[in-house]
Amino acid sequence: MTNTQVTLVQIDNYGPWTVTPEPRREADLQTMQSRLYADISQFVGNRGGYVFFSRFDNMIAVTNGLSMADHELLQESVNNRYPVTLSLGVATGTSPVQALADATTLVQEAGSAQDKSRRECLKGRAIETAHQTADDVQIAHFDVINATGNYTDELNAFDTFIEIEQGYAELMRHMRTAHESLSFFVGGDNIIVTCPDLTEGDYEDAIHHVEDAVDVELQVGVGRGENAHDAGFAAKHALEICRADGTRVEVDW
Ligand SMILES: Nc1nc2c(ncn2[C@@H]2O[C@H](COP(=O)(O)OP(=O)(O)OP(=O)(O)O)[C@@H](O)[C@H]2O)c(=O)[nH]1
Repeated sequence: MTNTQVTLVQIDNYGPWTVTPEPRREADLQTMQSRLYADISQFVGNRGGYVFFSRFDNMIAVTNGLSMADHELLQESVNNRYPVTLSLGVATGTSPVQALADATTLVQEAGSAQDKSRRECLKGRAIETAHQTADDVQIAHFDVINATGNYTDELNAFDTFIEIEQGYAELMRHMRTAHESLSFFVGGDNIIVTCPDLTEGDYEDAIHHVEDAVDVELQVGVGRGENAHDAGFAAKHALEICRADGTRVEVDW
């Protein structure tokens, strides 16, 4: 059974900072946000986790394998190198949506995202090493079938972007409401989803739902593992089987 550890990463008091003492240059904010994301991705990724940029001021991570001490080190390291600090909430559950909801509540209870006195709060609990199992994390890696031939090489770049985003929006809503799963656009035509224990049929339904709603054709590889990297890597290999064999859903178990 899955036991997903989710971390909410929230930049402290970021809104006011972006306009103090006057609005900061947008390109500088974009540069800082993307460097911060890159650094967090490297830190979390080196320990087997995944982090998704989501809104940049709020990032969502699958952190199975990271201890609370690891989280504390991330906060310290960011504080030493960036003009902003991070608050972190950590929670675990069979449902990724519920785990994220719990992690969010922990941060919200510590204070508002725009509270000057809430800095570097670290709340919650990590899974103890002894309790980790090989099916704690289930990751689905979706991609648009032949995005290059159907969109990238055919439409202008913005119309391609609209098509891909439509597919993403429909999938993320369906996976959130029907399957307690969190979906994230990761670039190109790829969407990575952290899921509870779903069946092959659930993934088939999701693909058909998106196709019926917005006419975007998806394929998906699914993997399990002790952490996000292991599950996600198995999912990528499963997706390669879809690409080679023309199947729509491949699960790695
Ligand atoms: N983040 C991420 N992006 C990927 C990955 N694989 C492909 N992409 C992105 O997706 C884009 C399209 O590549 P593909 O998905 O291989 O191409 P396609 O035309 O859809 O072909 P098929 O997937 O074989 O149907 C690439 O330009 C990348 O931006 C991946 O594993 N992770």
